[in-house]
Amino acid sequence: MSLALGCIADDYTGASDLANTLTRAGLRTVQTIGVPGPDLDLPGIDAVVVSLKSRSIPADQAVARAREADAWLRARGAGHVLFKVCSTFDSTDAGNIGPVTDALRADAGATIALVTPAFPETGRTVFQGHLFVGAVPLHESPLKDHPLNPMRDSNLVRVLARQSRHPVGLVDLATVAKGPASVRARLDALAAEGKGAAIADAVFDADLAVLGAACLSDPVSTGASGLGLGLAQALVASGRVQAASAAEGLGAPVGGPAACLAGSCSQATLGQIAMAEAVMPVRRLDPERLLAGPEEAQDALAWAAERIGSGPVLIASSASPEAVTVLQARHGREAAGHAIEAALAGIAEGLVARGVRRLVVAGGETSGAVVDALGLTAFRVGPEIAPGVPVLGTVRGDMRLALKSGNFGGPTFFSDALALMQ
Ligand SMILES: Nc1ncnc2c1ncn2[C@@H]1O[C@H](COP(=O)(O)OP(=O)(O)OP(=O)(O)O)[C@@H](O)[C@H]1O
Ligand SMILES: O=C(O)[C@@H](O)C(=O)CO
Repeated sequence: MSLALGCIADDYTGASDLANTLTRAGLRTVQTIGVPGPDLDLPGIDAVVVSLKSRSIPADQAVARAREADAWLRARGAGHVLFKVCSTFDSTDAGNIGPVTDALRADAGATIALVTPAFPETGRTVFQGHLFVGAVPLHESPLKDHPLNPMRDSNLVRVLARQSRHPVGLVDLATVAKGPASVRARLDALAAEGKGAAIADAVFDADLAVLGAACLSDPVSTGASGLGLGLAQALVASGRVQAASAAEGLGAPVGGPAACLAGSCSQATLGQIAMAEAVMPVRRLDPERLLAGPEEAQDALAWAAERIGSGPVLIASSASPEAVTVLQARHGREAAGHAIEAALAGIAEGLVARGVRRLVVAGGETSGAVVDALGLTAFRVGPEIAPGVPVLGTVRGDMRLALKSGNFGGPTFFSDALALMQ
């Protein structure tokens, strides 16, 4: 196995998003859960996306896990490693985007790392270093109410600098518009000034292709799936990768009962749950009771067991920002979040024990908890359900999953996903 591209994602849905994007761009891609063991052989694979659940853990732990993944990828031929973060730059001033980028760059002996979360097809653009979500700057978007990482500053040069040991520069859109050589010259100039990272503007997909071409020769970059797209395009254009026709099939259908779990409290997910109520049984968990003991989860499993033989069900802890705030005030943001993740993961185990083989999960942290609880290690990438969300097939071939980022997917996402997860 000699990888053309190595990727380290800070959460599982983000990893799926990137794996989907790379597959669409022609790279034969596998998403692993955690750092694989030494014996995982993946012949004919161009890219591996190592999924970590490190977005909201202490920075030193995130750095250690990323460095372990980086070593595994480079030992298998990866000359460039992309640290994949959220397209809305989900993080706090304590990290983890800055500390991980600093560490990977130091390990690789790189002078600077290009950083951009831009992903225009999902409405994420960067201009003069400011991140926009659709038509509004980040700090005016729903991400300002994120339960774990509320984003209240749109200026990413400032945000990243607060997390990093080194100064941060800017590659502005006018430079990007002049092409890869102009971007390369700007990066080299910033490195000469002592900058360790540079936020790069990108407003259109063409800008991503320029950035990918400009930074592929560096050993490290940091970004969202948009930068992954640019890197993949550069690999195909350079001849390093012969583009695969379409995503190779996931093999025979798995069939069996299906279920959906939602821990995301994003506006998009709340709307998707409401739409699902018209087409499948939906159980909305009582978060206070969920935190109080096992009874709420046990009752939800009993409810599901009575229904999954007739069709898919949806179980959600998701709530409005106001309700989330009240619960967090009582129990603590981190404590409430992680306890609910664990409860949903336990419900997922119970559903699989009752025969569920097709599982849709909404939320990055929630997906991480579920996949870890199920002990899943690697996925092949199948058809795209919605931008950023593919069907995943376990390498063992016995399950189909969809791990949905909270903000992704259209109003009928849950039924759209189940229709493709055979
Ligand atoms: N009713 C609730 N009250 C408070 N917190 C909740 C509630 N339901 C879920 N949570 C927590 O909110 C957090 C949601 O994070 P998660 O990453 O799963 O979704 P997301 O942020 O919308 O998705 P993404 O990270 O992909 O953008 C989790 O920690 C989850 O446990
Ligand atoms: O980039 C995104 O927005 C998503 O892939 C994500 O990070 C989900 O957590």
